[in-house]
Amino acid sequence: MSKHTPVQSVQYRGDHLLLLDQHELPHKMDFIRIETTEQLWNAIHALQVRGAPAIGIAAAFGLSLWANQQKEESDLRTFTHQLKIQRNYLSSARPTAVNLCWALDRVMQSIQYAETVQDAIQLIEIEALTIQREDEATCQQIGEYALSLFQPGDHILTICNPGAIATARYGTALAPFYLAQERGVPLSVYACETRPLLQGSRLTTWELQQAGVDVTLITDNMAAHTIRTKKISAIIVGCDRIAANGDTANKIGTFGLALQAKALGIPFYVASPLSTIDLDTPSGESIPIEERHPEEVTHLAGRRIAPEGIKVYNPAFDVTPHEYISAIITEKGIIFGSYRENLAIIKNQKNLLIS
Ligand SMILES: CSC[C@@H](O)[C@@H](O)C(=O)COP(=O)(O)O
Repeated sequence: MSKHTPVQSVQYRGDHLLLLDQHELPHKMDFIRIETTEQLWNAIHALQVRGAPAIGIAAAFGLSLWANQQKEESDLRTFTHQLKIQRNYLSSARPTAVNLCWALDRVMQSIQYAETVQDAIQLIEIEALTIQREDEATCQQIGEYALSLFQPGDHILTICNPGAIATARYGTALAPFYLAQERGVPLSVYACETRPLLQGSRLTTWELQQAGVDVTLITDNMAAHTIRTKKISAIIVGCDRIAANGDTANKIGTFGLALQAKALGIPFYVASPLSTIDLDTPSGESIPIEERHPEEVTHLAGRRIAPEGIKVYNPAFDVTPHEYISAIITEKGIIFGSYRENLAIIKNQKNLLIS
C-alpha cells in the first residue's frame, strides 16, 4: 500500500505563515498568508485554522513571526514583556482547547535562559518548529495504540475532524485509519457531519477520501441508528481538553455519542496527546466552554434557515464525564480507567501501570 502524504495545514516560512483555509474546504484548497499576531488571532477565532494541536502549533509560530519582527530591539526585558503581551493576546482566541496555552507557554519557557534578544528570537523559532515536529510523531504513536484496539473489518464512528489537518500530520482519532490504510488493514469509518460548522462532512470525509480510507457520511441524528444497523464496533473521538479526573471536552455532540455507546454496549475511545491533558483543571465543570455566534446555527452556507429573531444557544463543545470513556489513548500508552491516578502518572512521564 502506498503512503499518502496529506497536505500540511500550518506551514512556517520565517516571515510569514501559510494556513490551509479550512473554511473553504472541500470546495477549494486555498492558503491564507499570516504576517501578524492580529491576523493569526482572527484566523484561529474564525476556525480557518482549527483542531486543538493545530491551533497550538499555529500560535507557537505566531510568536516566532512576531519575534522575527523585533530584530531592532536590544533590551531583553522589553522584548520578553512584549512577547508576554502577544502570548496573552493569542491565548484569548479560543478558550476550550488547552493546547493553545500549552504551546504558547512552551515557547515562553524556551527563552528563560536567553542572554540576548537575538538568542531569544532563535530559541523561539526552534521551539515552535520542535512543537510541530513532535506533534507528527505523537499523532503517529497515538495511531499505533488506537489501531491495536481495532480488528480488520471493523466499522468505527467518529465526530468533528480529529484528523491530519487538525494536527501536524495523521490526526489523533483519525491516525489509526491512516496507519491501517498504509498497511492494507480494512477499516470503515462513519463520519458524523458535525453541525453547526460541518467539520465532519467538509473536512473528515475530504481528508479520508483523499487517503483512500473507506468513509461514509451520516448526519448527527443518524448516529444511534447507524451504530445498530451498520454494526459499529467502537466510537473514537479527539478532544480539546481532558481534566485531571478524565472528564473530556470535545466538539458539541460528543457527549451524546458517549451516551449512545454506553446504551448500545460499544466502547467509546478518546484519542489525545499528553498536551491536551490539563491537570490544573480538576474536572469537566471547570473547563471553559466556548459559545459562538448565533449565525452558525441560524444560517447554513450563508443562507438563513431559521426565523429572524429566534433565540439561539450555540456551545461549540460539550463535556463527556469520565465514566462514559472506555479508554484514553495517548502517545505513551492506553489508559483504561482510574483516570485521576493514571493521567497524572502518564502526564509526568513516569513508568506506566497501564497497557
Ligand atoms: C485533533 S484534536 C480534535 C479536536 O480538536 C476536535 O475534535 C475538535 O473538537 C475541534 O473543534 P474545532 O472547533 O473544529 O476546532
